[in-house]
Amino acid sequence: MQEPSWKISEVASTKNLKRRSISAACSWNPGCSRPFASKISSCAEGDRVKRKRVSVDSNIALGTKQNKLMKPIEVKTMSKEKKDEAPEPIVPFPKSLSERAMVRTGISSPLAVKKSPMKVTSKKKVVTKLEECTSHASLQPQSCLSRSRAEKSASSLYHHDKRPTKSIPGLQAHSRRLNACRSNVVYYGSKKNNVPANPRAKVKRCLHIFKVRCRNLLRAIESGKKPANMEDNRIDRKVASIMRKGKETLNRDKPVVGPVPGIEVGDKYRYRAELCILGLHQPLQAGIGTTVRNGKRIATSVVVSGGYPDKVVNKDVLIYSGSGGKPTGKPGHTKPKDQKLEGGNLGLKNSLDMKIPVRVIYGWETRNRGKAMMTYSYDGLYEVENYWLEPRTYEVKGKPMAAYVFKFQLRRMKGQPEQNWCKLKRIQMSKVREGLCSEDISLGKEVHPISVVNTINNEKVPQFRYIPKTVYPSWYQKSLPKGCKCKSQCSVETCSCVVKNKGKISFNFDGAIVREKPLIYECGPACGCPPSCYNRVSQNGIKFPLEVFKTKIRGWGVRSLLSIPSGSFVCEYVGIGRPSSDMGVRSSEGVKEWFTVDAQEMGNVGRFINRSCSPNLFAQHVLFDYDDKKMPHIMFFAAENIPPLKELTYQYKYGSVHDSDGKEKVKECYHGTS
Ligand SMILES: C[S@@+](CC[C@H](N)C(=O)[O-])C[C@H]1O[C@@H](n2cnc3c(N)ncnc32)[C@H](O)[C@@H]1O
Repeated sequence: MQEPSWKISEVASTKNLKRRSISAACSWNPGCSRPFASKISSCAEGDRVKRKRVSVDSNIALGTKQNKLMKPIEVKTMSKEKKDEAPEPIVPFPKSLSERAMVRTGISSPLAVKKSPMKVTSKKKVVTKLEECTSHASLQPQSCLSRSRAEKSASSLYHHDKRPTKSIPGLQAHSRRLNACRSNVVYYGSKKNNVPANPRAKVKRCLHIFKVRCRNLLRAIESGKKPANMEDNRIDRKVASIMRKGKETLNRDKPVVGPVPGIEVGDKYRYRAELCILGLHQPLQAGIGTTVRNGKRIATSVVVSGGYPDKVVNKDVLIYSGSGGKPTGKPGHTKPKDQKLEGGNLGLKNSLDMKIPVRVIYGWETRNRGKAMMTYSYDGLYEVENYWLEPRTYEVKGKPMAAYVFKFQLRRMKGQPEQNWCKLKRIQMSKVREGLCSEDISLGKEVHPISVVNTINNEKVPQFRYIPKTVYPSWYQKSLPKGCKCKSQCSVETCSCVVKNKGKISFNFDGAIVREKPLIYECGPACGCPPSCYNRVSQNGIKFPLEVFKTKIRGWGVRSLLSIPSGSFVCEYVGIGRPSSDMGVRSSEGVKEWFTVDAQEMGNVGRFINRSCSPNLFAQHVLFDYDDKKMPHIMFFAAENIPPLKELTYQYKYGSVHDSDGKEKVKECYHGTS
């Protein structure tokens, strides 16, 4: 296996490398699957140090206090837990935020679907008599259709399970510990006011605040404390307005023209309000975002979400309809009006004249168990190439009525990353998958095949034995947990597993984690509840079509061929469960023995997941089939909505390691580019 592309810049002296440094080594590289020998050779000093670094480096330590990311189950934590084990008052099982928000806020798709697609015949100004106009507008952008189709087909390609995996923004991120995990973004600049200097980290932080505030507001409303000044139940909009007032939004004062720092092509969002708080698209409702430059109104962004008959000609060309003129049905506005060259329309025209790029965001409707939900995806920068007037027919009280509308032709600018949906389409269309090394590295051991792809070089995936579950030494006696006696779905009122979880079920009805905890007890084989119980999630295995792929600079990595909604279970970190003493790691702080998961010789797809300072996964300890806090399962969950083909990463927590001069050591980490 190749040497790592980064190295520890200095090796601490034996004297200075105390317990902290062991954990730091561990946390830097918990899942490394490099052979021991290569690690030993990479260590410069002290045999003892080498052994420690090597052994811990190679594995995820389950019981080390220092390995904070893994939320170790150490003695202190355990004893605390025991004290806390007296059940808290049982609270009603909450639905997911999104679900409740959907019900309460009435967020439904603005996409009214009409099937006949509009034909754009001319790019020049069209001067057609109104009565000649017969074109019927399509309200569903074709791109949206092809996009969702591409994803669906990818899903069918990989026999994607139909189990719902709806995104749950706003819930799973909110426990204190998860906050800690997520806020582990690297502070490249000043840590003043806790504001990260890295633009990507700023974006993540802003979205995180949004989610936390949504949840808090929802709680307040549920307990009858709806803010007096809140007229409707649009929690997302209310939170966006609170954040604007509290100056917690990004790029609000000076709207950004061109790329928004920290936002990448393919980023996905659930709410328009999220686009607004990030400054990706400022208006909450209007399709065209504008600002003023040199005294002229220019367009900064457009949202294509079906409100107007826009048309996607191909992956680079979009015909965008101007705004206004629609009959609203309100007094004085019952008939369609000709659009005027003002507001957003004027902005787009001026952007053409001034050659100013416009951000394009696509929104499309997806359905989950019959419920409508929107997904927005940033598609990149476009240039306005042309505009013209065109008649459009509206149906008013059953009668066709026509008015002129503006059409703007936008072309995607060159030099931007290819959109993921296009890549997916290409993958799906091609008979032979480019760079395919293995169709299923799990050799049928996982429900969904795990392909291996290398389009970078000729390297093959390293030799290891694929195991879907962690194996433990033969002498190790697993103790079965006491199961609940529920006959149907577990409920907070009656289930003894819920009591173990301190009165709360950590998952929502869609199988997304809503509460990160030091340890989650799922119902297990000893429980009376059915396999469909909401408290059985990560034990059901991988649900997404994962793929191992060769990255440019981080060796092999893992990605999904489908979007992963925030909070979804992704995979377990599997390997050989070894007592830490076997690994040359001494117990500390009264811990007699704990287990580490060694994925070097045997493991699953989890062994290929790389680290990032801005991860999109987090690790959660889970117990269900045995009752030993020293060796919980390490389960990865999505910390955010993850677009297809985006590399999956988690944070190998880097504790503070100091050199002999007491200076904190810094290690290079490559992320951002695959
Ligand atoms: C758990 S393995 C991940 C799979 C690994 N990339 C491979 O090719 O097998 C951890 C190793 O990947 C590499 N790695 C992981 N994240 C990295 C990052 N952000 N930058 C550079 N190297 C990284 C390091 O060599 C590390 O020891």
